[in-house]
Amino acid sequence: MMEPVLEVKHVSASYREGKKEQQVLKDIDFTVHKNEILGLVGESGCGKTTLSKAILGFVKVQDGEIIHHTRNPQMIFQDPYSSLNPSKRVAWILEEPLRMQKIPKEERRRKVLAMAEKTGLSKEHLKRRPRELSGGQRQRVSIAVSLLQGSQFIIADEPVSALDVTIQRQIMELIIKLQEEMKFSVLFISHDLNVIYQMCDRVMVMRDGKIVEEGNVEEVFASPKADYTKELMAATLDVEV
Ligand SMILES: Nc1ncnc2c1ncn2[C@@H]1O[C@H](COP(=O)(O)OP(=O)(O)OP(=O)(O)O)[C@@H](O)[C@H]1O
Repeated sequence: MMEPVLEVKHVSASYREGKKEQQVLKDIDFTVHKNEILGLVGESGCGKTTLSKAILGFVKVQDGEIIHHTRNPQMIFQDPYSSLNPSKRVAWILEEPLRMQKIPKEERRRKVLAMAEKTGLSKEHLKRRPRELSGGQRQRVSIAVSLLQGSQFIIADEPVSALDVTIQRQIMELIIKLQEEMKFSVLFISHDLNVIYQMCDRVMVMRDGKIVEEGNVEEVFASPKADYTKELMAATLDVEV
């Protein structure tokens, strides 16, 4: 039996601007299981970020239900800069979730050093402030913060989109390595089918607020069923040629 970490049941949500209402999520229904990376792919504006905000309770669900089976799910953003305290050094930022958990100082230090090592941050990086790091290093910090929160479920919203190709590869490999070691679950959001293919076990394809296709990554890529998935794949191939 596959254990669920998150159940999204027939969820709809809208934005209202004055009298105008735009339905952005339409009957979204899926489960994230323990120890999997589930991809969510779709073009800009299809509702991916709105879905992640709804999951974390920042956007109100109109219909349906969202059930969390883990405590404190975390989110990793495209630009981690906004989520990291700019005035603090990395060591302080990494210790903060442990301080909140009332973990004593010595143990905090030990855990931070161990997590820094796991995520590829040096002692030198720990002394810096976020602005003194590269984009890839900042992304390592935000991954480390999420894991120090003890989170078993992470939403990664375009975590590698702002990085250049080499760094993108390194961060993807880091997430895969940590996931294999620590067995947490990830909802991995991207507009890039290549990234989804390399990262994910299963994939959902989203268009205009609806999931139009869902399945094992290998199967969906080998024989896409929805016309829209075929279009997305053709567009990706065009770019590659
Ligand atoms: N706060 C808001 N108020 C009103 N409309 C919004 C708001 N946020 C997003 N929208 C609209 O909702 C739709 C979905 O946006 P969303 O950001 O979820 O898409 P996305 O798939 O994450 O796109 P991207 O990949 O560009 O981030 C878009 O049409 C957008 O204009």
